[in-house]
Amino acid sequence: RWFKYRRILQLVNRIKCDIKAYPLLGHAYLFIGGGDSHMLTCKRLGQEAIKNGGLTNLWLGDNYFTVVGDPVDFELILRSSLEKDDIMRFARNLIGNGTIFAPVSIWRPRRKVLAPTFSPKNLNSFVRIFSQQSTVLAEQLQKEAGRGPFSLWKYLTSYTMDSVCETALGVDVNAQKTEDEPFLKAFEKCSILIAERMVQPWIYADAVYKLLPYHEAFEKSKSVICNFIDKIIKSKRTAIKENKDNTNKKSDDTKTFLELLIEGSGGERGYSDLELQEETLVLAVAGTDTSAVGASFTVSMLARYPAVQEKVYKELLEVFGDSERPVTAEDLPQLKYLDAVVRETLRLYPPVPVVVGKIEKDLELPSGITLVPGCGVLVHIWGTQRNPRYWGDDAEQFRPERFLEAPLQHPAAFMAFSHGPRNCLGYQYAMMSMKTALATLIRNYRVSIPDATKNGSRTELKPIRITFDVMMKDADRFTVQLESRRKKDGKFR
Ligand code: HEM
Repeated sequence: RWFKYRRILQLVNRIKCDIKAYPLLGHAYLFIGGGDSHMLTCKRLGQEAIKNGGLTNLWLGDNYFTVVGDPVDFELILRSSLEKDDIMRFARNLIGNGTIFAPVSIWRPRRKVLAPTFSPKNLNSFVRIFSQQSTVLAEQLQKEAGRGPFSLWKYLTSYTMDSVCETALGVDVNAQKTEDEPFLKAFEKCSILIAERMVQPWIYADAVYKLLPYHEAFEKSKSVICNFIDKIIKSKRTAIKENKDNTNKKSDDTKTFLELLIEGSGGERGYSDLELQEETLVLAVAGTDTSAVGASFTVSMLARYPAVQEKVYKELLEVFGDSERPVTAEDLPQLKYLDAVVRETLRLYPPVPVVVGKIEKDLELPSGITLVPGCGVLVHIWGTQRNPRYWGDDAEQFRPERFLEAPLQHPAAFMAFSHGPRNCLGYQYAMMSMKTALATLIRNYRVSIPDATKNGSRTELKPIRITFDVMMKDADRFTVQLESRRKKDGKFR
């Protein structure tokens, strides 16, 4: 152990970091103060890595991480080091051995079962659900149109929760129409508690954590989530057994992730109820807030850049005319500019700004630095996607056209969905869900930001204040204002 630690210290000495670390605390003091401090520290680490050629150091107590901000390095790292760092055990307290944070020996067979459920055929069949839920979203937003500033966040997080629950479990939890939906609330609570624990090494030990009120709050919320999913799994199993499962079967034979997982893992002799619970929880954890954050930031950007919004609207008119028909799977590939807008937003505001891994055997990077077993790696998605080396001098500018003009400078330069064998399985699902919701929203409403002040012909924009709990979010909860695009006779303006 001492030998291992000595090698880590040798590595630390080879990597530059001008951010002060204190004995026992390391850099953990920088995270005190909640989401805003998490994000400031996250940005600072990204800038420090870029300044130092792509690498810097991070200590959380005596846990060491190499921070990586260059795609050349992390392509290599994400290809060869598949294990998650121990810090992810706090997320495993909720989702057990579910695919996303499981040890490699469990992750490998689970990914094999989960990956085929995201086939193009299944994804295309889900668009009908995204479309129905987007219509509910547009209806719900009617009460905000023309009424001044409001937070978009609760609308989009309820949209993604309804969509994920319906595609994963076959139930409409109706979060969009229910105030304080208990599943959604419990879910949010658990996520925040997990994120807080990760950056506070003084509450890592279970013996300490159990004495704190957070533990009870976590367990309470966890049981709300697990009981809810468990009930659905049991009734689905019974229905399959009795072969009278017509209730959740959609007219066009859409199969839910739960049904696909039962089938794909071997039916009766396949996954246990616990395994099914873990895998469906993964979909909720990985798929709800991520897409809601991505879609909300995209709406914020459309509000801030009216010319981009009008270009998106023009594209929508080309595809839909002024009809009110719902979005279909065939429409989505035609929305190329909207696609570029979403990608450009995810480049500047990746919902998951960092991912964490663990080095298991010596790994020499092109710079000659060798990462050593036992060290954690913090792959800095935020920093990488703003690295001028790969995005040019206008890396900080919002310019969707860059995704239509030229191929990426490096295949991993855009990595909002991570990269390599453990990348996001829901990449296409998320793009389709977000594009369906955004297309529906922009067809119906013109969106603007409340505090834009006109300075001659220029609109002055207040910078977005970012916070980071489990996801990266707008600290002002995506405040925008809407104006209906329809005239009184129902026709579009
Ligand atoms: C904008 C939306 C999304 C973003 C930005 C995103 C991003 C990511 C990232 C960065 C990872 C890697 C996490 C890590 O290694 O710690 C990941 C993994 C994953 N995501 Fe997504 N995700 C999104 C939406 C979704 C959706 C909608 C689903 C499913 C419905 C999903 C399912 C998964 C799964 C299953 C994994 C684990 C893959 C594995 O470990 O093999 N994601 N996602």
